[in-house]
Amino acid sequence: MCVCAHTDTHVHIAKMFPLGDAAFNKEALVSNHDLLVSQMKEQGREVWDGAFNKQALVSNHERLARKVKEQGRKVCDSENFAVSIFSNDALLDRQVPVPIEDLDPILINELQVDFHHRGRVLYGKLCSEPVRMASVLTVLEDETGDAILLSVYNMLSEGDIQYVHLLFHKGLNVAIKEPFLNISTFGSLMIRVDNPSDLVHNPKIRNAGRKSNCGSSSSSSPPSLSLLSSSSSSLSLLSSSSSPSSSIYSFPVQKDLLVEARKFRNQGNDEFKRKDWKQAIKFYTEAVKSLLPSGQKFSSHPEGERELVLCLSNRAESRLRLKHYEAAERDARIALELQNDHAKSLFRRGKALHGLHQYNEAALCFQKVLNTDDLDGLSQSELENNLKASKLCCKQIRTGNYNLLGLCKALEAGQDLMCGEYVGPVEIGPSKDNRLGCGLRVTRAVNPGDLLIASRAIAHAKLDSSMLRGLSEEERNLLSSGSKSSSVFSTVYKDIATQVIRRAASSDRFRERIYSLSATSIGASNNIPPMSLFATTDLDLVAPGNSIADILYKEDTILSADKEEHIYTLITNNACQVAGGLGASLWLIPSFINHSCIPNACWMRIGQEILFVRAVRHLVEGEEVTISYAENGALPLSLRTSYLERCRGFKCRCERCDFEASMEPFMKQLEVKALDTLAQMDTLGYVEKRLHGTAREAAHTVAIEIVKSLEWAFQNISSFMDERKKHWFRTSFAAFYLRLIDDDDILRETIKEKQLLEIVLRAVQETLGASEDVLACARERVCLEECHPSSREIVAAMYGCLYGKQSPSSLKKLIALRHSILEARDVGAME
Ligand SMILES: C[S@@+](CC[C@H](N)C(=O)[O-])C[C@H]1O[C@@H](n2cnc3c(N)ncnc32)[C@H](O)[C@@H]1O
Repeated sequence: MCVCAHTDTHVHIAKMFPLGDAAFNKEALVSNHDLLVSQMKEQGREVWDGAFNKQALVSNHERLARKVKEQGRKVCDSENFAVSIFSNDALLDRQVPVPIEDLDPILINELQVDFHHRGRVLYGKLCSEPVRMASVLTVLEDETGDAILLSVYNMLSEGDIQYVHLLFHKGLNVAIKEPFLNISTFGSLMIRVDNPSDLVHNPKIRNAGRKSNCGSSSSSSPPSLSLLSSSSSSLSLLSSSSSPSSSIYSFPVQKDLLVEARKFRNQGNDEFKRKDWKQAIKFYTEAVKSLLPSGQKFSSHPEGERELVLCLSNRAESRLRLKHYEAAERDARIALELQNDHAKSLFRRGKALHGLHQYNEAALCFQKVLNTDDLDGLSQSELENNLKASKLCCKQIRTGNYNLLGLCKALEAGQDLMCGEYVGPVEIGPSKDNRLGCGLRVTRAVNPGDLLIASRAIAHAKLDSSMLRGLSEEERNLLSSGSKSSSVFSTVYKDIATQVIRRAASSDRFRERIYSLSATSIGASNNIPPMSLFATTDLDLVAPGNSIADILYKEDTILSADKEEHIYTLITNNACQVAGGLGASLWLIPSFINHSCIPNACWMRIGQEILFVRAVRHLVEGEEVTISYAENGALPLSLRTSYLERCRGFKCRCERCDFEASMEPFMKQLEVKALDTLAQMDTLGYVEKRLHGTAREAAHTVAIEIVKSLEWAFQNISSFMDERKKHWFRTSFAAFYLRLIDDDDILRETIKEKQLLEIVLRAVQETLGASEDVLACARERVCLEECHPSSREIVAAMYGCLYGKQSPSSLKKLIALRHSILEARDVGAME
């Protein structure tokens, strides 16, 4: 039966349940219902259409909640609650053993009255606070924005009753297995759940992982994460109108258990002081467990709640130290549900939210602590700094404007880098090269220099310099070549894997995100993770199972050896080598960008954590974003190939590589010649710039020789190439040119005559868009007066792509600072 044709059902049901025959609070229920009816009439709509009107349902539901509260009545005590008069034993016994993944999604407006929708599942979000009556009553919204009353019966466990507000908090994502649509006693449509285990909290978003079949956005897909966002719940926690929680959350605890809990908490505190955060978490978890042993009843103890707040709050701090932001936020959030003005929990929740890129909510937390009289020992200036940082990040992600010079200076000074996570007009989709699996594409047209992403690494590691001592010659060579197979370097990946595995164990949400990365050496998977999987508003929800105990002493998931191995593989596939090849960092969304030797975007890294991706060309809507993984893309095929194979484990198949491969062995000869020349010049001491007299002249002769050879080659073979290919060809030797022309008067003359610098720079611009490394080499030359103005224009355009819009004075300072940072990186790599 379709909802639009409910008039008959209405009459039928009205006979069964005369309007106003409300079981618990006739007055409140009737007046709510009357209001709904009059609202619908005012809107000139059929009453039954209005049954799905979210606004009307929520406001009615809230009125009901207020009325119940005003009357000051305890809605139901645990006995009545457990033995609901509506309980339907036959339904209660009915289990839905089918895993949720095997059920077909259904929407509210597809439900039929008095019908069990076997094989179906309804995904949605709770959009009102629950009211405890004979059942738990709340309002559910589906992905289309339709809403409906939801009534959950038979919440049998003591803990569940006490924590109804946690289990059914506004914003919670739920799925209802095999939903049953019913008419309530006051005549409204409602979904009736008799077996609480049919209501799945925080369901896994289908199609999110790489292993599932995903990519479809058909109406049968579950709701997007934006719909399921729990930001409203986070705000409700902070609103000053939230009622003192003790009446709802006071829970029973025995005195001796309280003593035991304190003992565990103190042990946790000792481990915390020793900076063993992992061990501290274990003790705090033990403390929580002793306060809430499952399945037993205890007499009430007022200090129990306070103790639980401290344990959870301390556990949140330990998790913050490990950067397990999801789990830290979850702990602090539950602590705040218990005591909404607990300063340390607010502070910790703020820090966790900041780590989860929810800067606005983080700022609200810090502000709320600052507004209180008692800071509970927290430092005012630390709070103010945190507030400032969150506000700054809010501004950055709203405007896309970042003070790059300030960030680079902070890096130099070893300070924290205040940089908000920005996701611009991009989404994950299938790569245009179907061999590569996923790629990132733009959702609208963009211009050169437009910011696409500003991202913080989720994990990074670097080789300890002590490890470099005593290495064999062979290992040193492997390491300096950035090889993935270097056993020393593999410690960097292992370090990253340890960080990622621990965080993945502590959070279901983070685990899903990590598993969405590709672990295959060539992206064979066609599964495309939705961008909503990375929505920052989506918090780890507090109800992974059906029992409140699960929520409160949820222990980290133990990942199997296979899963750990899988994570290690995907790290080696996605982490970028940084810090002069001695370290690596893993970013999330940027991991979906494929490599190209003719990229249309570039990245600029600040330290090991911050990454900016900007367009280097005009991109049309839907165009795939590519970058050059190679630090220096201005090298010939064989050097690029060996870098990508060694450091990233794949062979590039872009057009430029194919073209150069077709030019073998000619290209190879030139390359060998160029490399030999550089080696000769190195022997002569040319590169160190310490040549004088005849030695200097000899070096010049060699340098001029190779420049001449290259030029001869271009003239003789480029006639059959189109313009693009000519640029690619010259770019492959640009690094040689730039080294040769650096600081050499005679070469300068040769080059000036031919305006070779401009030609080389133009080729690089056409091929790579922009390259910081190439610009660093050309910088000195370009600054010289005699440099052709068009060379300077090319350089300025490239800097515009790399750094976005900058004022002339900050650009000048930024270039100088970046140059010294890059030099230090190279020196660091050589040491
Ligand atoms: C960071 S991921 C890029 C996203 C990946 N395609 C996916 O499906 O998630 C890097 C992996 O993509 C593949 N890849 C990226 N660019 C490539 C290219 N130009 N040629 C061949 N493989 C490439 C390689 O397997 C590489 O290890």
